[in-house]
Amino acid sequence: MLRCWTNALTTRRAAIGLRHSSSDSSSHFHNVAVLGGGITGLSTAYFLTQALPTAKVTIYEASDRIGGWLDSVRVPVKDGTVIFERGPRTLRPNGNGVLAAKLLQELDLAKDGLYPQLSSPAACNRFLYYPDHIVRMPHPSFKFADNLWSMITEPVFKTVMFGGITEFWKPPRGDHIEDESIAGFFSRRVSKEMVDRIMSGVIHGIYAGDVNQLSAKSLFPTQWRDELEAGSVIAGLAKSRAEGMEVTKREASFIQEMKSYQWDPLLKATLAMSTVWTLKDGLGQLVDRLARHLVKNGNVEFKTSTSVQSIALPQGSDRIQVQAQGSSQIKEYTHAISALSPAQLSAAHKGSTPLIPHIPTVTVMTVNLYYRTPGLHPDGFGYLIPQATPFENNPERALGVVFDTAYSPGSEDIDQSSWNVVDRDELIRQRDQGRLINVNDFAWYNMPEDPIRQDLVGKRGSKLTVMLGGHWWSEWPAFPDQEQGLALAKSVLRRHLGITEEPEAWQVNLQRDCIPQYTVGHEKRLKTAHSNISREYQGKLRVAGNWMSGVGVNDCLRSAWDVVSSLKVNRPGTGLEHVGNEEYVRIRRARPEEAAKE
Ligand SMILES: C=Cc1c2[nH]c(c1C)Cc1[nH]c(c(CCC(=O)O)c1C)Cc1[nH]c(c(C)c1CCC(=O)O)Cc1[nH]c(c(C)c1C=C)C2
Repeated sequence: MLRCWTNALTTRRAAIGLRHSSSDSSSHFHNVAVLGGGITGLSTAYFLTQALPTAKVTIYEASDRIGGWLDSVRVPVKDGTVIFERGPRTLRPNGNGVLAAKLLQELDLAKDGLYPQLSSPAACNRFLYYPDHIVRMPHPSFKFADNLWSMITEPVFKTVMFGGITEFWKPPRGDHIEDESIAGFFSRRVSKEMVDRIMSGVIHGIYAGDVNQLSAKSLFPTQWRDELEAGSVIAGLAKSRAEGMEVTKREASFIQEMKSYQWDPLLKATLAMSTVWTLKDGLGQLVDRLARHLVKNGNVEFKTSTSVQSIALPQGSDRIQVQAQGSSQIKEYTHAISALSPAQLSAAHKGSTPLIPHIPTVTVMTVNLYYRTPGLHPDGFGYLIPQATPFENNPERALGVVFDTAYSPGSEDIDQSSWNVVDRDELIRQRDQGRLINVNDFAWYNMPEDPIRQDLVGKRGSKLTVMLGGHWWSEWPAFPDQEQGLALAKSVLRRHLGITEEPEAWQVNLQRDCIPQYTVGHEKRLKTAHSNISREYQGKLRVAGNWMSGVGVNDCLRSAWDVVSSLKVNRPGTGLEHVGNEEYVRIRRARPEEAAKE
């Protein structure tokens, strides 16, 4: 969808008078090259146009489509169409998610949003597959007795209660330890069984990575600090409950800045009670709208199908040079912001030593499947497969399965007979007062118009995504092809969920090197990257993306926001200047209901 659209860019660009020629930096203080047209690059350009409205921005994207792995496709099925997501499918509204919410509001997308509620099965029912069956994770909304029974009887929870309670008395690590794997840290603090059976599954669902290699210091910074400063993770947790959460000063001022933003009260109320959100045409709609918005801005130029061959800051010059692959022309910019991967950026920097130390990545295969029969999976978000699940129960090396049906409404959800409030006038009155419209498991922002859906079919079947690979496939000599990928996914679903039906529609996507791995020593590597970039580029090159402070879409938006904020005030930096250098303060966080009222 996006590819077709970007092909039309050239025509549109001509129509609205965007220039292709070399930039005249003298008339603009800021003439910025944004390297990479994924969500990080696009949001960087967007925030730049807001922070520095006269800046000229050029986006370089190697591919003929923009958006990176945020990629939604509408596929035909027998009685309509359904959305398949190749990459991320939902976003959380909390934390860095506030920036995506800002985009929702400013790009007029809120009315196209789907908002599963905190009370919905998608929020409450999360599962693990261990050792040979699906187990529902305990949740505060379930009966205490049910949670307790599951904790006592399910092998997946063996040692969790005892390990958790005794964590308080376990001695803290020696302060000479600079970093440790997640497995090492939590095995010491809680138990090895908990790591192998639970934590490794959760880590699969976020990083598709190996708990034995990923860094506790980088990925669990609060717990890492609490162990030394409060004596245990539990003591740290208790202290933050009593005295407020410890956050970096940078974070505290970001929260303050976001609080003072003029929020649409209805959107705020809706998001405060939502677990995640997505859009009616999938998350690809966000990049599509962002790109369309940028195209309309006369100061933004897109260079698609244009990969960056080299970047350089010649001695004595205050202009950074960018040369595109296959072009003899060198373009000059006041600044460049790289949204490329560390490997791509290091390749473009033609120095004798790598600009950024090697940061490993993993490749994930996502297989989307749509079945005619409804209810083929349990009601809930999906399940994760931990490393301890015996090989014979997961020879395909799947990481988990997402139940896509759960987070977007089907025809039964828009059927008014199942709503808790059916008086339309009352709903409109509530909406006009900026109140949340919550009639079942979903909130409807777009009332009084008809509720919206992703899947436009008469009666919806079952939609799932099987996630395969990640660190498991790092040692494999070759990745499976489409046919093999489909066979692997079907085999997982047959064994785990008993699905034998043939899918009505499917799609196999190999996302190469999509998730950077923050392995032990990651912080040190980022510090090296910071000193190399600042030495070689004197503040003219800055970096953003999923390899520095979180791998999610929300984290990409945040790194884009941070890099633009520092450029706006002309603070020297690289985008990595804060790494290992933070000061902390305690703040009290509002609960969701309070936040909605605030
Ligand atoms: C599509 C593959 C991805 C895997 N991890 C990520 C992606 C994009 C990044 C990611 N996933 C989650 C988070 C936590 C924060 C959040 O936004 O919720 C991050 C940073 C959680 C998550 N995991 C899965 C889903 C559907 C979500 C919600 C966000 C999203 O849509 O990605 C399922 C899942 N993701 C991956 C695997 C292996 C997996 C398995 C069921 C890898």
